[in-house]
Amino acid sequence: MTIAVLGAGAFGTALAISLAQRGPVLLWARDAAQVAEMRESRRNDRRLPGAVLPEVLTVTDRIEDAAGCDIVLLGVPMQKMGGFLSENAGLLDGKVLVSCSKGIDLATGRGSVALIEAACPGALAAVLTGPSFAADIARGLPTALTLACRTDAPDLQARLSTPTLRLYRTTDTIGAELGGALKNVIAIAAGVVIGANLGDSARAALMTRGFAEMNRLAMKLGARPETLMGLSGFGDLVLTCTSLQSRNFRYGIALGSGSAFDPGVTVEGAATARAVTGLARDHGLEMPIAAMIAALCAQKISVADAVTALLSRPLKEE
Ligand SMILES: NC(=O)C1=CN([C@@H]2O[C@H](COP(=O)(O)OP(=O)(O)OC[C@H]3O[C@@H](n4cnc5c(N)ncnc54)[C@H](O)[C@@H]3O)[C@@H](O)[C@H]2O)C=CC1
Ligand SMILES: O=C(CO)COP(=O)(O)O
Repeated sequence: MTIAVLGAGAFGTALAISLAQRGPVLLWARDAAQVAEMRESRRNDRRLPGAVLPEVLTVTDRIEDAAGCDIVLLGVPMQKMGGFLSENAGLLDGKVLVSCSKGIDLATGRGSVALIEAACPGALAAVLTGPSFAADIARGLPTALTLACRTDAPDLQARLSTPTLRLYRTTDTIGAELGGALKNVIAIAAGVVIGANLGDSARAALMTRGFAEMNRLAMKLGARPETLMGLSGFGDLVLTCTSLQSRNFRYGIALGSGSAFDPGVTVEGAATARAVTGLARDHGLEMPIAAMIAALCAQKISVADAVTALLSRPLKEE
């Protein structure tokens, strides 16, 4: 077994299913009861209903089993990543660690590559990100993603590509992870616009100004413009701001329409909006949309006040 996926959420499970087209894959979940269910049913009905686990996919609750794998994909939610890496550094250091999570760690303001490098200095850190819903990947629908690694990694690109999962590679880890993190914040904002019945024109304006914000922070932190224009930035922004499959977008709709939202659903953009406002402050940048989303998620402002505040900002050049 050479590839392990740690975290049997929707995305980890979908990637494991896709990678199993090429050979044996190990999928680890921390919850023994969930593992027993998945082994019995050959499904992951808790997180990815409907998808069938191929026979070459082994499900385990023994994280030590990943020790025999040289490539390890990390599919735990971003706000759990730092703790997860420190707890398991002894096992993970020295491996190729590919983060599949999108977000900025609230505790440190870091992305997943920096978290990996801090906890596992002997590992090779990479990021897999881009426009892709877990359900689409699991169904074998065509999907294209960005694989970012500071060291050019054509071998890793080849190992993680499947007939339906097409990977493009880059060495710009900062741009790739910021694109994936920030688009979730803008997707919540797009959902608010739709939920509050402000219209498709307003959503297009919001996405465009949101993309300007994404670029502003990413360039300040050393990203390359072409990365933000690619799959991990523009591509994922478009997908997430326009599809009801997106949890961030649906959460925004609930905020905008004043409806309830299941707190058990993973919505990475909420914590990332808070982390982004901290980074923007530290770097002297204006990120008004991210600031409004952080305030809305924290129930510090009403939707009506957020809209008024954004529309009454000083007129300026595009
Ligand atoms: N679902 C999707 O379509 C996509 C998700 N992603 C990203 O993948 C990451 C994971 O998201 P999903 O798989 O969708 O989430 P999910 O909500 O389906 O599952 C999260 C999983 O993480 C596990 N988990 C939570 N804390 C943990 C910990 N401390 N240690 C070990 N496992 C832990 C949970 O038990 C659960 O199985 C997120 O950063 C998300 O942005 C990226 C692209 C697509
Ligand atoms: O990142 C995703 C699609 O590329 C998944 O988006 P959500 O987390 O909003 O569902």
